[in-house]
Amino acid sequence: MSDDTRTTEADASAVATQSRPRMLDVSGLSAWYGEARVLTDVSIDVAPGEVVTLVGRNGAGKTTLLRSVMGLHRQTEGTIAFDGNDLARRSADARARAGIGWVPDDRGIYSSLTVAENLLLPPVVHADAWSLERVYEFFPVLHERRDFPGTKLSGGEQQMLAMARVLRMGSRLLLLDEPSEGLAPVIVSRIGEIIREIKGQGVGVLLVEQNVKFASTVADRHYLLAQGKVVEHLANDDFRARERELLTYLGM
Ligand SMILES: Nc1ncnc2c1ncn2[C@@H]1O[C@H](COP(=O)(O)OP(=O)(O)OP(=O)(O)O)[C@@H](O)[C@H]1O
Repeated sequence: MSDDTRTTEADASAVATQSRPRMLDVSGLSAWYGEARVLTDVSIDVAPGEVVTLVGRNGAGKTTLLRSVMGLHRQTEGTIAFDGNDLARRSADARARAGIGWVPDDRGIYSSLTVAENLLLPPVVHADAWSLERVYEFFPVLHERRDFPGTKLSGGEQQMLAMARVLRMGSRLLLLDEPSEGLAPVIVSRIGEIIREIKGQGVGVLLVEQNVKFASTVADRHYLLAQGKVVEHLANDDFRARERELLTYLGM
């Protein structure tokens, strides 16, 4: 795909944006590491109960975008609105209290603590917090493993615990960094089911995903990033129709 082709296709396949109710609305976001600009004028949005992916080659800027939304990367310009309030200059803590939840790629589980302790340690930061009972009902395996230390959990169980933890804190938008990474196909498929179920609860999900096949099973829309810019915005049907081309583009 040349840049020109991409621009034309982006226009042709652009997803109508006017009518969507927006929970997250990022507009004109640029980001730097020192002098190096790694995001340029990025605009994306996520609605409640919607799953949106950021897809792109290594180094395209996906993780930096996710970290910028959470406030973990602060050398930015532009607007990061959540529920209509611009949080771009607010701390990560303030963004968590607003309802944004960070699920890192290493899952961030405290290995010496039990599942229940991992769930209970972070403070409830928002009125929409899930009760422990609701978490256990939604993730039965975490109930079964509630007294197990983090070290005894499989990768898939750790991923579930990481998602459950931010839901219990009260997050209404989950930022997931490569949830399928390092997991066996059967577990990836279970994580996909859970993401779809979370979406059914009205939670928004913005996920960084290298696994195009997995992304197409969970997402409503996709933003393709290249060199820090959004070069395509695709509805999932278009994304699926172009899966082979996208895999080639991503070098997979
Ligand atoms: N801490 C840092 N300091 C300087 N440059 C960085 C830092 N982190 C990332 N970068 C650079 O910023 C650019 C975007 O990186 P980022 O990790 O956001 O990309 P990515 O699309 O998530 O790729 P990957 O999947 O490889 O993590 C890359 O050129 C990367 O080298």
